[in-house]
Amino acid sequence: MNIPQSVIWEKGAIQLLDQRKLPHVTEYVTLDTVPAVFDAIQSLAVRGAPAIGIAAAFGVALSAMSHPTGDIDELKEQVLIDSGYLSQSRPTAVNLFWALNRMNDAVTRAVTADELRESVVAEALAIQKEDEDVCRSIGEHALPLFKDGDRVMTICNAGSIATAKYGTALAPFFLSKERGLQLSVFACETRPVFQGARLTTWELMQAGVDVTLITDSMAAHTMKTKNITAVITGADRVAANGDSANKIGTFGLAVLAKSFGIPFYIAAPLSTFDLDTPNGDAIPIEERNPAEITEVNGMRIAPEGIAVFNPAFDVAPADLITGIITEKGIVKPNEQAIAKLFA
Ligand SMILES: CSC[C@H]1O[C@H](OP(=O)(O)O)[C@H](O)[C@@H]1O
Repeated sequence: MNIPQSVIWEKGAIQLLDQRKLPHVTEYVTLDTVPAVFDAIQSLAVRGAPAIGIAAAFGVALSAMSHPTGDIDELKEQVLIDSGYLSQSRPTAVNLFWALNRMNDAVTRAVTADELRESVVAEALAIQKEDEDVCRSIGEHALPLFKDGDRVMTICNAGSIATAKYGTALAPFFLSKERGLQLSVFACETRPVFQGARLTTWELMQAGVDVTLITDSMAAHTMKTKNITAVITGADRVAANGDSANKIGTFGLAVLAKSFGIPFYIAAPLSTFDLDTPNGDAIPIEERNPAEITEVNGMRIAPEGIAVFNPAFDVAPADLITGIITEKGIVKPNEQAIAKLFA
């Protein structure tokens, strides 16, 4: 089974699958500078909370290799400045800050310049390998939620290319093929940049998973007429009380799932939880370029001068979430249960 990876560390540089060009062009580009990593994250060449964190982590490794000084204090200062720059690339996915904090700790612990350069590469590779193991574990915990013939809706792309490998929300579907379980996925196209239409369909079709594409506006009618048995999505930040930020449109699916009496699951690694964010109202919601809405493939579809509101995320409140699937198991979306994950 072909399960693609979007971020590969090779010969001291990042080989990045440019997700903006999928599904028609499968192109890996080489990133070997911090600004190139920043631009790749901000432009969604690399996207998906864990993948953003992994790319930024390798960005810190590139920083350490780009400053030739042998003075450890000077090198630490320069690399931490670059890390701070990378932290400004996107505001919502907490994995970016979680990964950079881990990298900053590795920088701070280093005693010599050579040790710093070695340790940041090792730490970034460790973050990537851990995420791959975590995502497979999320898939293992998610799979028993589904039975043969189930029809599951998802939005955006929380697949292998949004993580180190396997994905979060899509992980059970990849594993279902290995286990002979027949699941059908209904993928919302995910306006405005079509992560569902371009990426989720591409990943699942390559893996031989049954997938049907719908527009976001078809979600309610599809739940009503296609016997959807569950909804599963990824997350970009889970607040301490279980409120979960994810791609715009997720909140609406949670409301619809409640209305239709079907379970709504969030799949997220512990690296996506942020105990310092008390609830969903405190999660920063990225607003992106209006052109993402007024243009499709560079062709303008809305009148010049139209006002645009383009929030990239919304928040599913904890009371609409059936369970949050993590590498440690499925947790109820409440403060006590979440706190136990980190105890
Ligand atoms: C496995 S995290 C995937 C998560 O990230 C996506 O956002 P974006 O495409 O803007 O990076 C989306 O919210 C997915 O659910």
